[in-house]
This record gives sequence, C-alpha cells and structure tokens, in this order.
Amino acid sequence: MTVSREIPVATSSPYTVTVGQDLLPDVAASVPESAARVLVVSAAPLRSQVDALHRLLEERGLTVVVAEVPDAEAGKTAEVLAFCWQVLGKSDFTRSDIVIGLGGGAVTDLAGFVAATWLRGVGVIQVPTTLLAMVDAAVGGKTGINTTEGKNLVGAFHEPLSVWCDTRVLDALPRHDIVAGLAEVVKCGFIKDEEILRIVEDNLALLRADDAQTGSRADGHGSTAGLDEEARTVLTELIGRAVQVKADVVAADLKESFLREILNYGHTFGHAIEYTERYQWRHGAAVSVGMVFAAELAHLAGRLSEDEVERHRAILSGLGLPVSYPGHRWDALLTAMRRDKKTRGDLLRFVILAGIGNPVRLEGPDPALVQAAYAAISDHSPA
Ligand SMILES: NC(=O)c1ccc[n+]([C@@H]2O[C@H](COP(=O)([O-])OP(=O)(O)OC[C@H]3O[C@@H](n4cnc5c(N)ncnc54)[C@H](O)[C@@H]3O)[C@@H](O)[C@H]2O)c1
Ligand SMILES: O=C(O)C(=O)C[C@@H](O)[C@H](O)[C@H](O)COP(=O)(O)O
Ligand SMILES: [Zn+2]
Repeated sequence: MTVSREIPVATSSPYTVTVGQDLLPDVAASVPESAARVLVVSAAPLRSQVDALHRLLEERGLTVVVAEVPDAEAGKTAEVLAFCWQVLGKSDFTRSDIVIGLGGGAVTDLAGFVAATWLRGVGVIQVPTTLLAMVDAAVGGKTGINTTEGKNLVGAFHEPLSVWCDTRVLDALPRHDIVAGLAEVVKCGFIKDEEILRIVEDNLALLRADDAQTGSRADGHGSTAGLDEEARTVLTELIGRAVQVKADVVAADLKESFLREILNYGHTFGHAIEYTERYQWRHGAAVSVGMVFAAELAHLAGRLSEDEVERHRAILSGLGLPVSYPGHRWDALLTAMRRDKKTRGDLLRFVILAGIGNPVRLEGPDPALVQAAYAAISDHSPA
C-alpha cells in the first residue's frame, strides 16, 4: 500500500481517513479481531473490488456476506434497507460483527444506515470509490435513505470506524463523476478553505469534464478518468484539503446543532433539483447549481459581491458543471425546499456567504428574494 494522507477526525469516537493507493489489504486488516462476520454492501459496478475484498477477508478467517444493492440513488430506499436487514438476520449477525460500505456515496449512506440500525448499532468501515464519497459522503457519520417525499429524509448520525480512500479506483470512474465530486470540493473552498479555489482555478484544464454539462445521469457514461500522475497529484491534494474541512467541522458539531450546517452550502436548492428530477441528476451537479443559487441569493441580500457570484460561475462552469436550471419549476422546487432539514416550522433557512470563507444563515427571507435568485439562475432556452 502507499499512503498519501492520514486525516484524523477528532470526534468523541475518533477515527482516521486514509488516502492512498492499493489499500484493500489494509481495509481487511482493519476489521476488529472481535468480529466473526462481515457484511459488504455494494453495487454491481464495484463487483471486482468486492471480490478482491471478499478473498482478503476470508483469508483472515471471517465469514463474508455480500449484499449487492441497486446502483446509485435506487439503493437508498426503505425496501433496500429492509433487504439488508433480512440478509443480516439470516446470517445471525451480532453486535461484534462489521458492515463495510464499498461504493459511491449512495452505498456509503445506505451501508452506514444499515449499521446504525442493526441491533441499534454495529460498526461500519467505509470504502468510498467515487471522489464525492471520498471527500464527503463517507466521512462525518451522516447516513440515510430517501423517501417518496424527499432526499435523505430518514437517517442517523453513525460514525465509521475508519475510512479508506484508494485513489487508484478513480481511474475507472467516468470523468463527469470526478467533476461531480469536485463540486463538493469547491463547496469546501467557498465555505472554509480558499486555497482549494485557487488550486482548482489553476488546474481547470486538467480537471474539467467536457461531457458533464447537463448534470444528468442519462447522458451516457462518458470517458473514464484514467488519471495521469499530474491529475492524481492535484486530486490527492484536493481530497486531503476537503476531508480536512469536513473533519474540522464534524469534530466541532457532529449532530448539526448549528456549525455543521455550513457543509450544506448549495444543498437546499441542490436537493430540490435532485428531487424534482427524480434523482436523474448527479448530486454534485445539483449542488453546483445550488451554490450558484445561494450566491445569487446572498448577492440579492447584500452579503456577496457580483464578482464573488461570478467566481462561483467561473469555477463551476470551468469544470464543466451546470450553473443554471430551467425556469417555470418554482412550485416543485419550493415544495422540496420546505422539506429541507434546515427549515424550522414555516421558516426557510439558507446557508449563504457573507464573503468567501464566511458562511452565515439567511433565515426566513422574503419569498420574492428567493424567487429572484431562482430567476437569476434560470435557463429559459427550450429543453
Ligand atoms: N452522508 C453524507 O455526508 C453525504 C455527503 C455527500 C453526498 N452524499 C450522498 O452521496 C450520494 C452521491 O454519491 P456519488 O456521487 O458517489 O454517487 P453514486 O453513489 O450514485 O455513484 C455514482 C456512480 O458511480 C459508480 N461508481 C462508484 N465507484 C465507481 C468507480 N470507482 N468506478 C466506476 N464507477 C463507480 C456507482 O456505482 C454509480 O453508478 C447522494 O445520495 C448524496 O446524497 C452523502
Ligand atoms: O455532512 C454534512 O453535514 C453535509 O451536509 C454534507 C452534504 O454534502 C451531504 O450531501 C449531506 O448528505 C446532506 O445532508 P442533509 O442533512 O442535507 O440530507
Ligand atoms: Zn452533498
């Protein structure tokens, strides 16, 4: 194995995020001695990784059960959760046994929630395989599923025992999924670490995806990343910085009593897009539009300059991410935004910026202001 970074997450149950290459033997070795069984939760595109991990776990004398779940957002449902519980029940899974989530953010969210709920909580080890899951979903202990009414409406805070980010698996990831992950990296730049923005701005040509524009999953698989050494070096630096931002925030406010809400920058509108589009948009692409929306809202509220709004557009569109959304979908978007977890009663609450690196809350804004921000990001060209 090659370890590039080890980032401690200093919560009350501390753990480490390891970034490197060829980490699967270490994942297998990290399963606690007390465990007899391991449930690996994953999806079909990761089958070869699962097989390799399966062998390594069996070599350690562990009984391995694999739950292959529907891919992407289709796996984050109550039905799939119930399927995983059934697998655990039939395998006589006990409190000393371990769940491993191996996949993108949808899988790590689901696997984390399976672990959080089985016997009221068993250990989970996260092995994220998308950039987005490495920098965000697998870290910090937010786990959950969607319901018919909205995104991530059911879940629990359940921290992992460890997180393993093997950058070699990113070679097989479509370029537009790399770029979707970069949306969350850029989010960390806007809320807390401006150096991230400078690194991305200096490397737009290296990082961008020409086929990411629509944000939709329905636009084919695109080219795979097949990272060269230069891109891998830049990405490794960005992964380390974004994980550090998240680690610092969750160590200070694991259960999102207030500070952690800053990690939700761009998500009020972003989640509304995902819901409205029936999860056919990538999460990172939706968050990209959501950040431009939040920047426009901040500008209208007198908190952010026009140049800072334009910096959002330049970086995100420079990466090939979407920065606009069709007009005339206000009612559906508003319905979804009301179900955001930051809402209190009838009061919509947004994370906005009062300058780069200075996230603040905008509580109960005039609806006309919110609609004006939507107008500012609306694309009125025919679909
Ligand atoms: N819990 C959190 O804090 C948190 C943070 C951010 C996002 N999320 C959640 O994460 C999800 C989005 O995650 P995502 O962007 O990883 O999407 P995803 O999990 O849907 O994965 C995208 C696609 O890439 C495939 N894939 C995964 N790894 C691959 C690899 N190495 N090579 C080739 N294909 C691969 C997947 O099978 C899937 O088809 C959303 O549900 C979002 O809500 C959670
Ligand atoms: O970790 C957090 O806190 C975040 O908000 C990170 C987000 O990027 C992530 O998409 C998260 O799942 C959103 O959570 P939700 O509470 O808005 O459902
Ligand atoms: Zn997110």
